Amino acid sequence: MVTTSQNNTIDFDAAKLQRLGFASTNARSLRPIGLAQLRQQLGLQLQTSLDAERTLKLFFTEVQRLVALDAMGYQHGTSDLRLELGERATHSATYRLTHEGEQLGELVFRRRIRFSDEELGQLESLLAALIFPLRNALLYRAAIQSAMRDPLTDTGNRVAMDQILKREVDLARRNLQPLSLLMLDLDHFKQVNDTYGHSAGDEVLKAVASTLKQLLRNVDMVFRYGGEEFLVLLSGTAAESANMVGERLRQAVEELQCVAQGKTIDLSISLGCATLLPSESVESLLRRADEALYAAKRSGRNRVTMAG
Ligand SMILES: Nc1nc2c(ncn2[C@@H]2O[C@H](COP(=O)(O)OP(=O)(O)OP(=O)(O)O)[C@@H](O)[C@H]2O)c(=O)[nH]1
Repeated sequence: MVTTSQNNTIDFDAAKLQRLGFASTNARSLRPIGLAQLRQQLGLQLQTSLDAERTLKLFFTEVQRLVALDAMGYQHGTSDLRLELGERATHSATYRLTHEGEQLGELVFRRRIRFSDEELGQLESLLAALIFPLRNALLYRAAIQSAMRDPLTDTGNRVAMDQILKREVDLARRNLQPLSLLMLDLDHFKQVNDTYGHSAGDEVLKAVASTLKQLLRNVDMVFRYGGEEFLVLLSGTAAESANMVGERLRQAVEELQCVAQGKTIDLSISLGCATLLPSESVESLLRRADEALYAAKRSGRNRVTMAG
């Protein structure tokens, strides 16, 4: 057996679902149904989305037409996916889902009252209808994730940066929360390449990225958007704290011990820090961070400069 959850999706539209005989979940509510019929329906229905989270939510709702549940949990380490639906309860039945040796996660059904053997048999039978849709959704999620990563430094790439930055700016505006950016660039990196070679340069980039990720709370917010240029997105962070974070990153890179050809490479970064202004566009925010970075370079490098 295998388990999985969440993320990006290609969803069939509502009209297609109607044609397949699935009205909205609310409309159908939890009309009781027999095992064979539910399995058949689940088989069709779960294929309508490549979003693992959505697939699991649908599964949780539909299963309850046959077996009462209070909650369902799911986690899949490889794709960093974790989902808790319903309210936690004392009794549980846990299934590790696998298909031909492939780990598809762990799924837990929870309930206030104990599951009978018959119910467990029914749940197991229904899980069989989940495996393939879940596997497809996990593969899709992995493909999307890898298309958004920079393979050298394992940070977000430019595509991810553009998407996430837009989302975070929208969220910050809606929730009236501060948001800051640190745009940073390695100092005299050309010299590192010229002196030690391109592959030593690559190792330096990896080491710097790893240092940034270690020091930041949310590693998903580090992006490599150019050769030796990174962007750190600090949600919920106002200018003063962002400045402090920038300073910490600067110091950490300065203290990095990268050795090539028996010599420690002198490393430093320059940073530009900008905090979102009311009704400011993403482009303007990026431009101000870039200008601050440029000012940091001009005034001697190895420093954090705040945007005007
Ligand atoms: N090793 C390696 N080098 C890269 C990569 N991408 C860009 N570079 C190098 O990064 C260097 C950037 O050089 P410049 O733009 O002149 O900047 P700099 O030498 O860091 O100087 P300042 O930014 O002004 O401090 C160039 O030598 C590029 O070849 C990469 O993926 N790997």
